[in-house]
Amino acid sequence: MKLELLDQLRQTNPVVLNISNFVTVQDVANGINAIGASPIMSEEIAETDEMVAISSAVALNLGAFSKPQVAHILKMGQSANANHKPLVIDPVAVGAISYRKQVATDLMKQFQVDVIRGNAGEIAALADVEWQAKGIDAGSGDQDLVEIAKAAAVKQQCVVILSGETDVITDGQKVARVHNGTPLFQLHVGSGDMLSSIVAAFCAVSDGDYFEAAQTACLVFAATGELVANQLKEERPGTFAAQLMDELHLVSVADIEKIAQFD
Ligand SMILES: Nc1ncnc2c1ncn2[C@@H]1O[C@H](COP(=O)(O)OP(=O)(O)OP(=O)(O)O)[C@@H](O)[C@H]1O
Ligand SMILES: Cc1ncsc1CCO
Ligand SMILES: [Mg+2]
Repeated sequence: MKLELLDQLRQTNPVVLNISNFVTVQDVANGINAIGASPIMSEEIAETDEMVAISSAVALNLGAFSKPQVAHILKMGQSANANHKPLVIDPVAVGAISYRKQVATDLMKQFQVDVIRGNAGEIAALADVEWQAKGIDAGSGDQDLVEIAKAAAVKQQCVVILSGETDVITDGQKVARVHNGTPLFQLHVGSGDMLSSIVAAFCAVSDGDYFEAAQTACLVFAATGELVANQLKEERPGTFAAQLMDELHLVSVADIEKIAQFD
């Protein structure tokens, strides 16, 4: 865990390039901005190389793509590799829709991702583990989450984040777990998308240690949500979302250290 990365991120203000989904794009842009990085979104394949060149990390969200967008995602992943920019992918709903799993796995044969961030249903699908995913949600299953995450990391040769009540972060060998968080995240669609792009922002200042960047991003995001939840008397998804944005901007390393729970 390297919480100093949060201060480095704010000092550097790295540009994070995203292909987002149309559902959560605004949250993702503001989440990146609030924590101290600089978001830019793209929908035009012709600008890909120039976009990647000015960026310090790339996040590809597979939340709602059309065929032309798959070509764009492919080009951006390949350009990120060619330009040595860290590459994060969020394989939304690959556990529920077989077409999506096919597209995601085909894409990952054609570029090398550095970090995959998904919930249990998504990571289990990529690991070919039996699981009942439910739409964009994690769903249910009884296999061990650490083993699922490790299997996906070995398969794709990258760092995997399996997020949920406990976030599991692994490179296939080393494993870290973040126990912070709040169930309120599940009441705000796009919490996961925000996390994936914030992971990219931490990768941008990580000097190539994406396992450490992924752990730190998970701790910062989950602990920030927990700090907000601690201030709310009842479940208020709208208030939570607004205050999460505030707290991503205000939270300090010291605030996080006070409540951090990881191993
Ligand atoms: N039950 C829970 N308790 C605590 N924290 C949680 C819980 N569920 C999710 N989180 C936290 O919510 C954040 C988003 O992760 P989640 O696994 O919900 O993503 P997701 O399913 O892809 O979400 P989305 O559908 O919004 O994209 C992470 O920081 C995770 O730690
Ligand atoms: C609800 C939804 N549908 C496709 S993407 C998305 C947002 C969560 O990623
Ligand atoms: Mg998601």
